[in-house]
Amino acid sequence: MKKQINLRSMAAQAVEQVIEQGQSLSNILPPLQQKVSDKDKALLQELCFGVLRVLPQLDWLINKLMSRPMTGKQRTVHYLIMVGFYQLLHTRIPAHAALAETVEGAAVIKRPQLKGLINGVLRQFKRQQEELLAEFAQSENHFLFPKWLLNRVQKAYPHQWQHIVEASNQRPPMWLRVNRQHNSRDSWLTLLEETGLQGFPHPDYPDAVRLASPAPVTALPGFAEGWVTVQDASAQGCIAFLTPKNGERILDLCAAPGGKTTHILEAAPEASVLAVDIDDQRLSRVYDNLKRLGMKAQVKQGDGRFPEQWCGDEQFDRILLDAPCSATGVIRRHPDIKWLRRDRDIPELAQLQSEILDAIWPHLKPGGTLVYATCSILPEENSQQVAAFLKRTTDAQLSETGTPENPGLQKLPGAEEGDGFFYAKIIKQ
Ligand SMILES: C[S@@+](CC[C@H](N)C(=O)[O-])C[C@H]1O[C@@H](n2cnc3c(N)ncnc32)[C@H](O)[C@@H]1O
Repeated sequence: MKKQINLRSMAAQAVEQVIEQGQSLSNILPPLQQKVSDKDKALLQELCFGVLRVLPQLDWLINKLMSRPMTGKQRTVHYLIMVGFYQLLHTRIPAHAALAETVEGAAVIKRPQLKGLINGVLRQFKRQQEELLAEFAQSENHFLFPKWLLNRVQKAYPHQWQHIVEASNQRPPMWLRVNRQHNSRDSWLTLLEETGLQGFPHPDYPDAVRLASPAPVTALPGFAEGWVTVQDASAQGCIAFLTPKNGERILDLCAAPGGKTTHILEAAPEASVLAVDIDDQRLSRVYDNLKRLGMKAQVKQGDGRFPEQWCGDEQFDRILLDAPCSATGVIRRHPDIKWLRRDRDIPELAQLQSEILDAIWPHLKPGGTLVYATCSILPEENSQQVAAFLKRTTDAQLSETGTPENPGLQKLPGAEEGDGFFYAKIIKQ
């Protein structure tokens, strides 16, 4: 018998794995999407991302409308009800279809006895929707952020925190990077327009284009041929500071999946690039990206804290260190980050970043450039990290990006802008 597909129960199980088992949505979702049609892929993604984006609201509603929490083997139904609320509140799916499909989801996960309960809770919500939402708007959860992270963002940005939180809870724009080895950005934009899509150039980053609304990559002119790559505008800023040149030896450390490795090679096709990452599985995506773009780089698995193990005593002209970080600048792209990260991760990550910085510094040639980058918005990983490094490293000099007391350039997420990102450019004397 053919296995029944029900997108609502699939989404509920995926969200359950994120919340209860600490798994990342980017690992869980792709294999699930392989099981459904192209049209359903987008809806499955919308349900999973959406529920995680507004999770505290959905949790709050369940607590209001149910006398006992669902535990043990019934726990998936808790998430299924969330998927139901999400559709009624945040999508244009007609209420009758949302209800019917969600209730049917209970049968698919072998809890048919709970169909009546799900139906009852969702219908009660519909009846009391306005009062409930008004009450939620007054609750302390309405920022849709975990308390520890809200505290950190409020402390770091006393005047901007509300804007940051709002931007982080929005759907992100789709940014592309035009490979100017193939087309100028303007001529690619003309090709894009001919397909009926619209894009806007970034004012500062010469390769970056924002699509008026997200589109499948297959609709983009020359995607398979490597004319264009999906990459956030702020991530593209790294190469503006690294300024790679042909003939140079360049280390891209913490390189997977290779978004910046390929950008380096677009800017300097004759550079000799070594891309290193600790994670073998993620490294396989570096090979995929190089292949699609028809580029060559040396790729190695290695730990940034122990460079002698993978590059001996080699020194590089330029080093890009796109450090492992809290990813708090890209929450709008990865809403699961809000629920996967813990407060205690921040000092642990800061420690790892400083160990990698100290270990890699001797591998930069005198006169060479190191760009330290993160997709974090937290000062502990960014300005404070670099300030401490500059203080203890006598031959390191900050360039272009800030002052030694407040080093780096901090980008915050914005509706029509790039993600939250940090760069510091450091020259070796
Ligand atoms: C922000 S991501 C890199 C994104 C990549 N630069 C790009 O543009 O596509 C950080 C990477 O650091 C890697 N990483 C974490 N700890 C590491 C370590 N100790 N040494 C080397 N890489 C590490 C992770 O596997 C992850 O791929």
